[in-house]
Amino acid sequence: MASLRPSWRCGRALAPLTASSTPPGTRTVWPRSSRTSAKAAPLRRHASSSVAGGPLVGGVPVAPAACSAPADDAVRGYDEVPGPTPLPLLGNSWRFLPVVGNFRIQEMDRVCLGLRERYGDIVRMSGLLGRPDMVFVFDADLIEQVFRAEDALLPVRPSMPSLDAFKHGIRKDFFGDLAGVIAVHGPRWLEFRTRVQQVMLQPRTAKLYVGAIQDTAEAFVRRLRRLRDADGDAPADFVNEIHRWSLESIARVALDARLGCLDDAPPADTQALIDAVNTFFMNVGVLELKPPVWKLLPTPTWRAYIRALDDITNITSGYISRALDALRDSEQADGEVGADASLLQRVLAGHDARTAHILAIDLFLVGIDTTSAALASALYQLALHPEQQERLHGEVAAVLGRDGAVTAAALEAMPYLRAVLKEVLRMYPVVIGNGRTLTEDTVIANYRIPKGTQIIFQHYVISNEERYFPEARRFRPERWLRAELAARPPHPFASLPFGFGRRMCIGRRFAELELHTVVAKMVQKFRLEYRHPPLPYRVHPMYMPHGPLRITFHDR
Ligand code: HEM
Repeated sequence: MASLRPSWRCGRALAPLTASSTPPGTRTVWPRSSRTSAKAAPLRRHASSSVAGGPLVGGVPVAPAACSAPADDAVRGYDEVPGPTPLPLLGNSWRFLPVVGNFRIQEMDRVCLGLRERYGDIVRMSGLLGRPDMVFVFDADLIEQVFRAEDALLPVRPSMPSLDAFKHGIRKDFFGDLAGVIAVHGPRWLEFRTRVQQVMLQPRTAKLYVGAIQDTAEAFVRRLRRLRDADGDAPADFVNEIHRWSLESIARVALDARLGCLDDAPPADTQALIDAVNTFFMNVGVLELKPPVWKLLPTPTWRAYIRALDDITNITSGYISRALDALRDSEQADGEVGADASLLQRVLAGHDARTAHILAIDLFLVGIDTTSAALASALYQLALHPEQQERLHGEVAAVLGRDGAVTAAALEAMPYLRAVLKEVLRMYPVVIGNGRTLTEDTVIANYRIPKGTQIIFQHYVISNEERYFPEARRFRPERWLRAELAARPPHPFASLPFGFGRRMCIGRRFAELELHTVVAKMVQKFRLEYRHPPLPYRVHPMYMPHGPLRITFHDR
């Protein structure tokens, strides 16, 4: 007899899972969390390719139905997933065209809110010329199921075909088989990630950089003092300055180098690197988000993008060689590195210069604009919310004093600082939607979704919904403090700014260290105010305030 279990979040029925609907050879895997295991249906793997009376599919993870699933047993076909209807020949791509289309890539936040409103928790976006179909998921239970199902697989994140073409086509002579973690999948991704992840994710590795990151934050404060106008307003291109801070910070981590990005006259190769990184970011959004014309002919955008990637590769190579020479000269050249060895030294000692170089390139490509967007957003939100800013200043002043430096112990003593960043990334996750490409046919929300489809987890929409966060549109860092968390723990999959699972952000500890340190320094030294018309948020492709970020910085 089938038993319908209520979903713990929305109270609607989950797909029934009973002995009678379980085919021979089915393995049942319970989600790890005890909260989930008590409430949600198990994930199932099937030896056969077709199953009567229950979720099917050959050797695939089956994510059980959640809120939007029909309350009956039947698995529905892919065509039945609700979503905008594609036109013959033009598919749904026309919706993204200027004038006739109503979907603006920069406004994907609003587009996704509209799709969720109209179609529900799962939405199919098919007929995208030159791209695979996408299925948008707007439910935290479902996201949890899909993420947990990938435990036994090698997760494929749909990302950056243009970078894929650079690494595996144009410069395959340099990247070879082990091309890093970005735009790399399967066993090669796993091998590279295994090489670097332990050292990247160890808390003690990040702690080694507190001094360097604090120096960089102070240099940023000094530069801002020089750049702001007589009223204290930051320059209109303040976001570029934030990029420089971010590049300087990541170079300390990835290259053990002080580039001088925040100096008034940076050295020539630093300026070349700044230019290359800017060119990369200016063009990557166009290549990734607009119809991929570059696959047919080398457009000017494509050529500029490749030149920028070549420059980044060549300039960083010089730093890696210098670091390798320094390591060889040091007493640690026998491969044994001391407890205070840097990330780069550990990777160089444990592997080879190529691994270290490719890792550094990956960290540059994804560690700069993400962190910049998060800082732009955090400073803007603090400027808009004086009450929360004052509370944060109180905490910072109590722990650091007027001029004290940020230390690892100080960071641990500032829970409100961490809460502010969490709240910023909840309301404005810089990656508004992250995803996975299905490597097998999979049943999600009782729909059979074919292999190759991109499942996009709609983090921005979900983390701004009342069902997951009461008063969701209010900026309330308090919700992340221990007392509130204990009284009302949020759904663990409702705010995932750094992703989840085996492919989650490998730079998270560094990103948090950089952001906590620089925000603490800013609030220690300045009172932030925003006196101009409000800025909308846009997808650039990071989600961040759009327009001149003219925050006023008053000395404290
Ligand atoms: C606020 C800042 C940042 C945010 C919000 C962020 C967010 C993310 C997200 C959502 C992913 C995908 C995770 C998944 O698929 O489950 C990711 C992957 C990644 N991030 Fe970050 N990130 C940030 C900063 C950084 C920094 C500073 C670095 C480098 C030091 C970095 C390095 C990476 C790498 C290498 C990956 C790919 C991991 C893999 O595919 O194995 N990120 N990040």
